[in-house]
Amino acid sequence: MTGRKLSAGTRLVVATHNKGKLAEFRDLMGPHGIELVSAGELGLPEPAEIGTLYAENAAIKARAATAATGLPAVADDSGLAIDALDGAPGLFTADWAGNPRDFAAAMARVDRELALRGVATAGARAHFVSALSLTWPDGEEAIFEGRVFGTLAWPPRGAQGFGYDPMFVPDGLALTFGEIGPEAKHGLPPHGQGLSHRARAFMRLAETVLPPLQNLAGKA
Ligand SMILES: O=P(O)(O)OP(=O)(O)OP(=O)(O)OC[C@H]1O[C@@H](n2cnc3c(O)ncnc32)[C@H](O)[C@@H]1O
Ligand SMILES: [Mg+2]
Repeated sequence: MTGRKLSAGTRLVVATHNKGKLAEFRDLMGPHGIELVSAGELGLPEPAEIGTLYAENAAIKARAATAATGLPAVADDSGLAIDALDGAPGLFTADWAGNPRDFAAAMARVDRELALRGVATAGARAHFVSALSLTWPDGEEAIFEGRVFGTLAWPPRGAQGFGYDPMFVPDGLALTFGEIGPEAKHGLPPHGQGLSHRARAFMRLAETVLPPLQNLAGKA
């Protein structure tokens, strides 16, 4: 890393078409004074996610947004890895929801695949991974990763969050990501603990490339 930072007031493209992720990015970035615009809002095409690592797919999405707009971009590539399924769905977590996306069906497939292996879904070990790629118009790039470990719940519980949130219980809690709400899922210190995979990756990104929060209050 070069120590380069995004400055307050910078326009940053969030290279996602996922509204749940976008809402989390707005919560996470908002306090830093970065102006966010999403790839979905700009009508940018979705690039093919052909990488073999989360970090590669995140970079593919961020690079495409920077190339199309001339602006710095951030993208998330994420997934749910289930130990008893040898890490599946992993990079294919979105694909398991089909097209158009149906996460009730995706979660039912997780339950079916575990049953085929004689494993109870409730209590099965799993973790979420998030890779965040940040790209600058001159080609500089940075990658940040975060993960959260936990167990699966069955049947799914809770209507908050998105994707597979209703079937994931982070270690240390008894509630699913669908039940705990945004502040508990990805709120940052001092109010939250940066629990989710995306919040953890974001904390690394913030330390490295965002301006310190106190500078925004006019104290610096
Ligand atoms: O590629 P973009 O446009 O960002 O949006 P996407 O939904 O296709 O996102 P991914 O390719 O990164 O696929 C990640 C999948 O993992 C799921 N996922 C990722 N983070 C999650 C979270 O915090 N809670 C629940 N599900 C999550 C999500 O719903 C997707 O199905
Ligand atoms: Mg995707």
